[in-house]
Amino acid sequence: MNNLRFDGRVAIVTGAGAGLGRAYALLFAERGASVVVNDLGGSRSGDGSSSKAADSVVSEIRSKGGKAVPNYDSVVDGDKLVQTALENFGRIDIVVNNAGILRDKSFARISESDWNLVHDVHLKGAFKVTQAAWPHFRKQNYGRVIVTSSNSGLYGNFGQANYSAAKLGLVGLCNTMAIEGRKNNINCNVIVPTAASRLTEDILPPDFFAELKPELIAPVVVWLCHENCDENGSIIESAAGWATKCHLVRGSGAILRHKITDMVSPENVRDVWNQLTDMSQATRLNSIEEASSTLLGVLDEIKSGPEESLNEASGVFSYNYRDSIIFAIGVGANVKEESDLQYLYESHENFSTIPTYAILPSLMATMSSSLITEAIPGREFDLSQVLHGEQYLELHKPLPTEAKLTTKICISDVLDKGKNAVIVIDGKTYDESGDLIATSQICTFVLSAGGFGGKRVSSVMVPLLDEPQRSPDSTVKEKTSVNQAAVYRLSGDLNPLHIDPSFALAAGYQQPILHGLATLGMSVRHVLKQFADNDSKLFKSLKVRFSKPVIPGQTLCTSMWREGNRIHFKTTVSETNDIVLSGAYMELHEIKLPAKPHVVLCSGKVEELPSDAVFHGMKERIESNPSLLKSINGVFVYHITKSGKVTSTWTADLKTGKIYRGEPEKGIKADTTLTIDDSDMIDLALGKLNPQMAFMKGKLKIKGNIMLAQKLKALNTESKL
Ligand SMILES: CCCCCCC[C@@H](O)CC(=O)SCCNC(=O)CCNC(=O)[C@H](O)C(C)(C)COP(=O)(O)OP(=O)(O)OC[C@H]1O[C@@H](n2cnc3c(N)ncnc32)[C@H](O)[C@@H]1OP(=O)(O)O
Repeated sequence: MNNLRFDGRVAIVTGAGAGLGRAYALLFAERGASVVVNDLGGSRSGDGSSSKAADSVVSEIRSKGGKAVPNYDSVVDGDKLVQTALENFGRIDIVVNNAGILRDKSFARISESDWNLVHDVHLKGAFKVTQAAWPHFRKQNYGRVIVTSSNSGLYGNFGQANYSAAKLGLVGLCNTMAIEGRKNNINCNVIVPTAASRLTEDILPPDFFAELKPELIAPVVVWLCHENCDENGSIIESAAGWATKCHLVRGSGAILRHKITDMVSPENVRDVWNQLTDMSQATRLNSIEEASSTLLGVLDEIKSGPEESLNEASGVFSYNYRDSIIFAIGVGANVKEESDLQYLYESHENFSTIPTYAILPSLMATMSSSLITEAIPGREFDLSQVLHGEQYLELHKPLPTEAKLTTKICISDVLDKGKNAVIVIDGKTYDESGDLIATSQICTFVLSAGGFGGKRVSSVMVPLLDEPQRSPDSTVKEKTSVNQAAVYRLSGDLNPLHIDPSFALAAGYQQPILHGLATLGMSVRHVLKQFADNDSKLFKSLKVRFSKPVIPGQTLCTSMWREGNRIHFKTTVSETNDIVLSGAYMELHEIKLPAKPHVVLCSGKVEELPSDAVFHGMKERIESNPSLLKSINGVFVYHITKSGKVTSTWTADLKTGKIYRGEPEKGIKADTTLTIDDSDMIDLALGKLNPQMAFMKGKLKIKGNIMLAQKLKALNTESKL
């Protein structure tokens, strides 16, 4: 490994008599540089002066065979430092602005002289020394500059207003020096050290202090000053044998006016404050040009935006793969379900977003606008009165796994339901190429906002539909987690109703309730799983009413009925039997049934499967002709995986009421016998009862082996799904 050398280079290190500066000077000298060891030799508050500090470091360097000279000038006389370098070594290549003092006082007590002195040493000193070296850097087309900032400057620190201001001032100084120096190969960077030094010895706890050796930071500064390092204009933080880059970021912001002819009012700002201060999509801008050009983009957006009337608003909704995954977790997707992995793993071949995520852009635009609160003249209400009442969603294109979407929303109806009110918001969501991605309709139910003399029924609301009057074709139960709302809210809907017990109480609930969209997301997963083989691309549209609240931790039971490509569904809470989603239905582009247990009925002896065994599809046959059951002696249940492998086989004898568990790979052993009653046996035949459940219900007995492997194989190839 080539050692990084500085032979022939000359470095000035200010404040090099102790601490960090000393460590920098020693390391530069060790790597071959000639060093000007500057130190005024004053106290840490900048009083007094002495040549001792600089002299002792110079002798340390010389005793190790290095080249160094002392300099005792104040950094505000920067030209004298540079002069020392030129006189002794004939050139200057590197300036490390490290000198600093403290005059800590609470802001109210900072005197003008404390302020000036701190600024003189840190900010003006860096300016003066670097400016004196600058013409030489330009002439030789080479220079490296370090300025020293501090976390006090980046984040503030009690009692250090003067120091913080100077330290952040150095970042600004470096930003521009980096731009101006670039064409002459002059790189300028900021170091943000946390080191044990006389500036920090009584500020930091002793144990921590002991690990903050300046020698652990010096290599970072030395590398930044090497000719092979092309870092420029960066802020590098380092401490305790660790380093990183820091930068400022900017959120995606919010537009404060609808039309170019509008002015901006304080209320406009208040109404979008959440969106304006949201940093979840923050990005780094690389230059002032980039900052200005995004502003031009904003102006274009305002100019080209449609003339929005008072009941219209819009919002931008950006998300990435992580947001998509967080939403999936919020609606219960879990890695134990193999097919859910496509919602949870960004490298999955079918990585996709759960379709109801497409409601969020409209919902967030609604929540961050004042549309709802201003919808009913003369009625004032707040978020604690607003419930998600109904929802419609239609996807026009599959939802991407990351996108920047623009949504336009408008109030399309306001209904007076007596005591309460319903506000209908229509939304259209577009992608960056302007294609319509989703149409949504949110109906918000506003408690105690009715009685204003408005109409009761809407002609624009997408209708709910009653479920068919028969037992459901499929039912899925899933317990929500007590943290369901706590996780779901991370997708953007931060309504305190779902997390804050006192807010929930004020809204009339004993405890926080689950987001309507979290309940919906779970039921949508159930429908997709049962009727679309969990393929989100098959989702077309849905409509639902949130008819009762769900408490996180309760169990949801989704009942589903298939009518062509439409799946009606209804969700109840198992613990209370409350219907929480009603009138609901989902339209699919096509039905795709997942691989599931095949029910084979046979009329011969169970142990010797007859050639006239009736295959899958028997459920429908039995339903249309119940007398068929009478002529059936046995039920044979097995499961074929997608790859065609036969697993978990079960044989049941309807006459004796016994069910045998078998292992087809080895032949059915029927080593386990289970007694079940007639009604369970029929449910099993109808596919209503899972064999596993049947097994759990009965008594276990041992029975002899039955070898049916060959017959099973034949069955497998004959069976038509
Ligand atoms: C700016 C912000 C945007 C906000 C977006 C949402 C942000 C989210 O964070 C908020 C949420 O997720 S809240 C959680 C999900 N929602 C719920 O839990 C609500 C559950 N529903 C209920 O409690 C009752 O239906 C209830 C209380 C809503 C109504 O029950 P009742 O008062 O008993 O109603 P009822 O007497 O049966 O009917 C009165 C009339 O209202 C209609 N109606 C009933 N439920 C409705 C509902 N959910 N949505 C729309 N309309 C509804 C009835 O049809 C009836 O009308 P009419 O007399 O004309 O037939």
